[in-house]
Amino acid sequence: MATENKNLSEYDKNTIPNAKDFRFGIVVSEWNDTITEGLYNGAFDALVDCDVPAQQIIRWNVPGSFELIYGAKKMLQTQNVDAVIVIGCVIQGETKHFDFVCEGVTQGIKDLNVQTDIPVIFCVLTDNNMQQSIDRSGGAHGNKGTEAAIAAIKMAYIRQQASMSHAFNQPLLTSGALQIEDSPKKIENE
Ligand SMILES: Nc1c(NC[C@H](O)[C@H](O)[C@H](O)CO)[nH]c(=O)[nH]c1=O
Ligand SMILES: CC(=O)[C@@H](O)COP(=O)(O)O
Repeated sequence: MATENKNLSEYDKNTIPNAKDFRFGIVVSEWNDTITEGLYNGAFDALVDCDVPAQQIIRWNVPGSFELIYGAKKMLQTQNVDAVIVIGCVIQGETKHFDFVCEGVTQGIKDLNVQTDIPVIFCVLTDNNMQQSIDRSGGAHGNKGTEAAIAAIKMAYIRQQASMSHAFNQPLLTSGALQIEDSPKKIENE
């Protein structure tokens, strides 16, 4: 299993693009809120650690993970953000509802990434039990919120670089490892 006996949440700030001018939205599900609060704290702390001012981080709450789709859509439509992180925790119950919620959220967030220009980062735990969720929200296997924050910074940077390449008709970022150049000036939003 990918995470078993590993903490995947450690990161090297030297490999993270300059994020001080980026703005981030975070939509948080209230279901299993002890877990989602831990994920949010991991994400918020990582963004601030990467020099994102706290006032450039916008938080909205939604009732459950299924509502993350609509919440992220409205965040994208109304807020000036460079990336959105959606945070949820879905835990298997007695019925197949788990399957439908997980699949629905996954497809909905995928659709937002296809249909809009702002990256939406998927930080939704889909666990068999509470212990697995505890382990992944600041426990034995790290914090998926931290990982999501780093992904959000990297995707916001790729979007920024792509918009500059588009503007100046230059080749996009080469494939492979993200190349951290000099801190680029943030393109003022159109
Ligand atoms: N069982 C969990 C849910 N279920 C609620 C749905 O997400 C949704 O709010 C409801 O179906 C109304 O649309 N949500 C979670 O985030 N986690 C769960 O374990
Ligand atoms: C993912 C869910 O909606 C689930 O936790 C609800 O539990 P149950 O399947 O027992 O109704």
